[in-house]
Amino acid sequence: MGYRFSDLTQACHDDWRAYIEHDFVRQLAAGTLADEAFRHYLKQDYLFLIHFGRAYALATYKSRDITELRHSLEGLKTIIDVELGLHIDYCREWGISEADLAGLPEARATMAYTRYVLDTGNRGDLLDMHVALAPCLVGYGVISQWQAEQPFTIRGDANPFEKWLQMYASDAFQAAMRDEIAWLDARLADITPERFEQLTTIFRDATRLEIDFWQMGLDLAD
Ligand SMILES: Cc1ncc(C[n+]2csc(CCO)c2C)c(N)n1
Repeated sequence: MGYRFSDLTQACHDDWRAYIEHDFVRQLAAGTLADEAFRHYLKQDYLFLIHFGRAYALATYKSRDITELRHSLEGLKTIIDVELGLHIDYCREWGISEADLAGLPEARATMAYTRYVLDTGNRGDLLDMHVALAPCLVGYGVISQWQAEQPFTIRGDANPFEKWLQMYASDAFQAAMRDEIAWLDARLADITPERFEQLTTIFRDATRLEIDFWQMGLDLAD
């Protein structure tokens, strides 16, 4: 008893490191990622964000009190009203039009990951759902911190992916990540070892699906 978020990453240590330190992440930081790989990732990430919005809608539905309801609704509104718009603008900077995005075929890695999260939420409760979303919400913040420590990382105009790096290094994003860890820590504090095992499986599955998402970008996989 008395678990916390870091127990989840420790329980899946190898998968977690493979996600955080993936070649895609390294090449973004070094500025060496192929433009086509980044464009493929951006396009699929648009579809990912749409399903991510649905996941927040499901979390809203699964909320048990007004505090949870407000929290989930806030996330839903941010993703739909703010983040999707920012993503569309960013895609345009990379030569991807809204029409391109509208007609996009969904890659299998996108389908697998997003539907896994939604199924986990449908089957389980709000904690299952947050654990399924943690590799996304917390992982990108940890990735940003890891990139900042690597000698090969290039920041500023010399890196074509500077804007992407900036987004996840920002104080606002890092603070949102800390809030999510605090939310999880509070709820993991009083679960049983059996429940922790269940949640570890969900966290590991979602982490492996994030690895596949990076790999899909590198391989231009459909
Ligand atoms: C495959 C994939 N995984 C995680 C993220 C990061 N992300 C997406 S929505 C969101 C929360 C609101 O900022 C975060 C951190 C991504 N973009 N694509």
